[in-house]
Amino acid sequence: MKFAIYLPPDSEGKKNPVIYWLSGLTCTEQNFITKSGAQKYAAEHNVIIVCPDTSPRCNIPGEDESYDFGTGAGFYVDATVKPWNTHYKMYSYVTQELPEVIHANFPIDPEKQSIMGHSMGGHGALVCYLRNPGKYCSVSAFAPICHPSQSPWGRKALTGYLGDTGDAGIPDEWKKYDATLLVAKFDGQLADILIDQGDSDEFLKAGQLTPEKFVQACKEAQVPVILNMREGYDHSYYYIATFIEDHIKHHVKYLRS
Ligand SMILES: N[C@@H](CCC(=O)N[C@@H](CSC=O)C(=O)NCC(=O)O)C(=O)O
Repeated sequence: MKFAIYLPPDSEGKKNPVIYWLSGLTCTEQNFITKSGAQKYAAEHNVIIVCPDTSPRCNIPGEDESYDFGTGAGFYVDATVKPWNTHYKMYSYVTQELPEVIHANFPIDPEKQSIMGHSMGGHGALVCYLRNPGKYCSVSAFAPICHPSQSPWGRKALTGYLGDTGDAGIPDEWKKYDATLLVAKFDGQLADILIDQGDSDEFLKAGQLTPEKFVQACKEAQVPVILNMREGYDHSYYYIATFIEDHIKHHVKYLRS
């Protein structure tokens, strides 16, 4: 697995906080570092940024057949269905294996880590945060897939990696990876969850993202959430580049407190 890491200028002999960035469908570890412009702000605030790839790339037959399943589309779950369950363990990779590699090799303060992401990666960031109270100081997401068990992208991925729904409602295995369902059980620290969403996003209009359902679930669970609707913005990295400074500042507030 490849990952990208940005180290700020003052990393010599000093441990800094880290923010994990989870990218969306079709991405590699390169998209964020080439398109977001985040390095300027990470340098200003002395934070490290780590960007994993979005799936294993291991030549499973059928892995490259579609843009929203298999290669570039690991969906941050631990697959249980063959043949994906041998390698597609992106949830464990992001929450355990990769942080261990980072801590062993880079000047990280392991008590100071946060997580953010985009679209499929926004879903991943919310799930990692909500399932691991205390592990991350804060979370934020751009245009996340908030309720994957009810979204076409999500249903395809959860069916393929975790198995079919059958007739018995949402399977328990799916519920582990649905932020809108997880938030009801969240009993972690009460940092504001930051969500950004462009109102001209084609995938918002297609019902893939449903931030309103996540916000409603947060209200019911009394989990603080900020939803910034951005007039005229779409789903692209131009939009991410416009607002990434806000997200880094949001994380720094909690990482440095
Ligand atoms: N039409 C696109 C579909 C894929 C796409 O839009 N990918 C987004 C993430 S969508 C949700 O996870 C993305 O980040 N793309 C990479 C980029 O650099 O913009 C296609 O055909 O790729």
